[in-house]
Amino acid sequence: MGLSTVTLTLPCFHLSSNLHLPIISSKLQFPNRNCGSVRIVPVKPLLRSPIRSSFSLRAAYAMGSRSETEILVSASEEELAISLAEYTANLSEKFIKERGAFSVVLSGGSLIKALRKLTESPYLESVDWNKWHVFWADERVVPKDHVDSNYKLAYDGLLSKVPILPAHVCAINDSLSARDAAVDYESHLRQYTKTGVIDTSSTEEVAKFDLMLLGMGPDGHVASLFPGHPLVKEEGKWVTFIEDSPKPPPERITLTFPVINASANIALVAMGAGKADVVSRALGSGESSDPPLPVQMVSLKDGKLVWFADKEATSKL
Ligand SMILES: O=C(O)[C@H](O)[C@@H](O)[C@H](O)[C@H](O)COP(=O)(O)O
Repeated sequence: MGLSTVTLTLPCFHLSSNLHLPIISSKLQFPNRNCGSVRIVPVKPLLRSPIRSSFSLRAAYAMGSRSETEILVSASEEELAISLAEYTANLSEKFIKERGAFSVVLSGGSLIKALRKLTESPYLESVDWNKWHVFWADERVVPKDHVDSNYKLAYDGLLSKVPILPAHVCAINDSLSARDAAVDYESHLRQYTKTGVIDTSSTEEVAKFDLMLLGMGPDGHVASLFPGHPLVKEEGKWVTFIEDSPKPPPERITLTFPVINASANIALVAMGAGKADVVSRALGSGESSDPPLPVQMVSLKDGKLVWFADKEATSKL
């Protein structure tokens, strides 16, 4: 059994007394059901974190995978955005130093707005944008200039505001059917793994993105993998399509769990009271969902998952 860590960062008002620690720990359900006993020890406040009101706890536990999970709870959406920008910029620097490129996967929804601080100083100047390669976790099958397009959302909110090279933006082909667009996107991803733009997981020959930025729906979906849908069980394809998405529009393409879970890093962003029930189901100590919600199936093989949540989203924990 290896030793993995879970770091919980919670606003200090949750941690005003040590008496609260056992309560917090007893309420948490750790992502790997096989984990051993949970040990929580206080660690010093985050040195570089702009979230000055936060403390950090480290829970170490034994389990079979080499993954790590961290839960950051911000006092506000503004603080979450600051923290997400710093985290993304730090990973960008690390991977560009290590491999000369940074492969980033975006989703739709509120995530793009949460990335807005990257378009401002100091990140606008300090990030090596030329080395970024941008992909999508999911896309709606609509033209790129359609109001529902995740490409348009990302372009308007992020890509048009930073000097990313247009040739490094790997959008989904909007002139194809859902089925063909999925095949086409997968073949592009496979090509990028051959040239080394995207890393490959050593164990399974699957694309290993440096950072995947995921939102989560109030029903626990991630990317376009919805609760109860057979696509959550896809094991072979890297990219697949859905024609009956419960969240409109119905036709989408999406990365599958084998690729999602091969990532080196995933940031899972959950904001607002509308996410409180699902955050509580995913991380709380209540009855575990059977089958698990898609968000509970995010389980990195050899990487680090960081939840970026705000106070409202964690209010039911
Ligand atoms: O295109 C999409 O619909 C998404 O990629 C989807 O997975 C989204 O990230 C979640 O639904 C969260 O969306 P919100 O953050 O807006 O709730």
